[in-house]
Amino acid sequence: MEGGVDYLIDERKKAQFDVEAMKVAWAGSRQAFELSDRIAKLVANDPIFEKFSRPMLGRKELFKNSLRKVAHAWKLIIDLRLSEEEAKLLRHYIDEPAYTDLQWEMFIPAIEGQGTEEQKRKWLPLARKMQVIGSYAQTELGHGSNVQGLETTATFDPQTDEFVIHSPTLTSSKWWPGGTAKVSTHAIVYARLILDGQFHGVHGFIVQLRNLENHTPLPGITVGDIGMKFGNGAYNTMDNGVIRFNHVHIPRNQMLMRVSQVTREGKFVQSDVPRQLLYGTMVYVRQKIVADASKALSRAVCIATRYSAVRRQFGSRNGGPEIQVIDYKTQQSRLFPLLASAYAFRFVGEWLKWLYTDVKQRLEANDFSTLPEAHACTAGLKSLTTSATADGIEECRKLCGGHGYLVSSGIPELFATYVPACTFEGDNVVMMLQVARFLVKTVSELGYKQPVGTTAYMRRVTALMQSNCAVRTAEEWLNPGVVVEAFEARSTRMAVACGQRLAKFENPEEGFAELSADLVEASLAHCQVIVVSKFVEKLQQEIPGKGVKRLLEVLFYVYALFLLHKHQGDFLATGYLTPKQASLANDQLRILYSKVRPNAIALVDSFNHTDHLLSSILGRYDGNVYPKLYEAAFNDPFNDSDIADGIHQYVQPMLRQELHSAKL
Ligand SMILES: CCCCCCCC/C=C\CCCCCCCCCC(=O)SCCNC(=O)CCNC(=O)[C@H](O)C(C)(C)COP(=O)(O)OP(=O)(O)OC[C@H]1O[C@@H](n2cnc3c(N)ncnc32)[C@H](O)[C@@H]1OP(=O)(O)O
Ligand SMILES: Cc1cc2nc3c(=O)[nH]c(=O)nc-3n(C[C@H](O)[C@H](O)[C@H](O)COP(=O)(O)OP(=O)(O)OC[C@H]3O[C@@H](n4cnc5c(N)ncnc54)[C@H](O)[C@@H]3O)c2cc1C
Repeated sequence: MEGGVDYLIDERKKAQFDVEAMKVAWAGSRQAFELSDRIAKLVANDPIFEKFSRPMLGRKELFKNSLRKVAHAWKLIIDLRLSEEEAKLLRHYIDEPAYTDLQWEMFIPAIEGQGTEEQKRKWLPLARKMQVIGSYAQTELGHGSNVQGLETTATFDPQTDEFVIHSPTLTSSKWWPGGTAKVSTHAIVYARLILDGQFHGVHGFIVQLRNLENHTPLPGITVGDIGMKFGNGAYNTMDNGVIRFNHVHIPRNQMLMRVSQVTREGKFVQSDVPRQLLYGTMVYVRQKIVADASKALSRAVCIATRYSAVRRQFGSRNGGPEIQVIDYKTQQSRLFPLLASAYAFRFVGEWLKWLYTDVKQRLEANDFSTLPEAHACTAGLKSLTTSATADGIEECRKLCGGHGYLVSSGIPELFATYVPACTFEGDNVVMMLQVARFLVKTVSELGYKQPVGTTAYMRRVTALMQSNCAVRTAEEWLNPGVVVEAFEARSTRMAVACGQRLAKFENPEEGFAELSADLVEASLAHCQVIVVSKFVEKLQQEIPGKGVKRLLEVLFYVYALFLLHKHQGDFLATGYLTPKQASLANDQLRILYSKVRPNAIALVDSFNHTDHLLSSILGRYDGNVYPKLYEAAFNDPFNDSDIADGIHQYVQPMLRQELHSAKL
């Protein structure tokens, strides 16, 4: 058999649910589906957005090509009068990190969240029309996670009514801001505010970096690219920059002043707005990153699933075909939990978007009560989903065997582009430690304050600590209440145990540092409660389409019981489960895999990914893998000639034993 076309045709016939309806369930609504389908096709059919050749380009060519794509996209946005939502989808489907990510996802949101009404009136129209291009310059060479440790200074000069932005040390050089090295005209620079010699915390300042006429850096500003990053194409389309400021003057009204103000006289005024709002842009982007995780994981899973149905190894009987690798139980036990995770992350991402929208409305009305929970949820779910997605993409590479390592599989570039999400916008461990602070506080207040929101389950602390799981058969695991209760009990017990151990330390900060590894595990357990519960809530809604809800239920159990199996040490150590019950959960998992199996291809088709987005020969919709792999190999510019450059110079002299006289 040359290709896998027939295999995928057969696989699609096996589906036990309405794929078109599942596409709508995945997209969130029919309208969302139609919108993203239209934009995906617009990108896929436009040759300027071609991306197969990306990994072969040198850095300068790669970058220039990326600038061309952005300019073309902007032209489309104007010519086709695309809405902001459509424009965001366009960026998603172009699938190339670029300075516009920072413009739209950080620069503009930072001004929206931290600027005064006057600042918003001035800067937002300019930014939305791309008349200024902004980036987000927070991280420095010496500090990223520790925002309060930033060293750049913004000193008020009452003589001129200006701030003087300065980089006093090498380590204070801004380092990493995307879009900054070559493109952005402005940046939100985070710096230590100094008034009359006194430090007043870290704040954001709008600083012009380049001349708007000729694009040269302004006096006092040294700016450049920080160098090649992991992977060839991948994140190297982005110009992550280094900036040094040498006493750069900016007007006083370019400090973002919603949270605190500096008066003409140089007095510091702290408003009622909590200082944490300075971190608001990060809450927004973390929520976006969670929504993006399901997109990235679903791409890798789609490739690995289609290829697993095409690929055959071993087991031929009487000259018949060999076994499709997707039929190996080991392949299923690695692949199907990732398939289920993609759906789980999709639904928790939907919920988090709702939570963020609610918090944003409250913040606009000066209600800050839900900010701590929003921070803990976005930080924790950002950490959980990006870690699982990065690991999942790498697992998908292995699931594709040797061919997964080829750039033409689409997986290496996806991995290289995705993996910094575990670090940027908050290192994943540092983020889990933020959840831990929130949990420790919640647990310490249990006696007199009712936990709310995502920790509301801890109201039942006594029951969750005392009663144990009642499951007696594998079948009894197929009950959402039973599953959720198991996760809640494990999380509560881990959090309470941490709280009890912390209480033994005289100095709480010392205790927190000493127990931090356990606290991270307890935080992960709590975040898993959120994902599992939000999946159940999704299932409680009306989900139209033949067999759609039933398949989503199967995926829910796969996701939850796989986690239970993976973390069974926690479930057993906390005493909620017996080894027998954990083993029954695993038995049920095997049964569930056989329910997923006939639907696997249809479930990944439901992501509605175009071949352009996947950019993968192994994941082609038509399954025509082998002929296309063969064709791509001979289309590689390296195969232009049978005799590669350097063969005559370096190989032939060796073959002829003439190296002594060769010119090397
Ligand atoms: C195409 C790429 C493919 C990848 C996929 C991604 C695509 C995503 C889709 C769209 C988005 C595109 C975006 C563009 C790409 C992103 C590029 C990345 C940009 C960056 O990385 S910007 C830099 C980000 N930097 C960080 O995240 C730094 C992390 N550090 C911190 O957040 C904080 O410093 C800290 C939380 C670790 C500690 O802060 P500190 O001041 O020391 O505070 P504490 O004393 O610990 O806490 C004080 C108090 O405040 C609370 N708090 C902390 N943070 C927040 C917050 N954000 N909101 C609300 N409250 C907060 C904290 O809990 C404490 O509360 P308490 O006193 O305990 O009650
Ligand atoms: C591709 C990419 C794009 C980026 N874009 C931008 C941008 O546009 N703008 C911008 O400002 N920044 C940007 N960044 C920077 C990014 O936000 C930081 O790298 C990130 O916040 C992590 O901070 P760090 O580098 O200081 O890591 P560090 O904090 O130095 O982390 C190093 C190690 O120390 C551990 N660690 C640190 N603190 C603690 C602690 N308290 N307890 C336990 N362990 C700890 C971490 O877990 C990690 O293992 C980008 C980074 C990348 C990779």
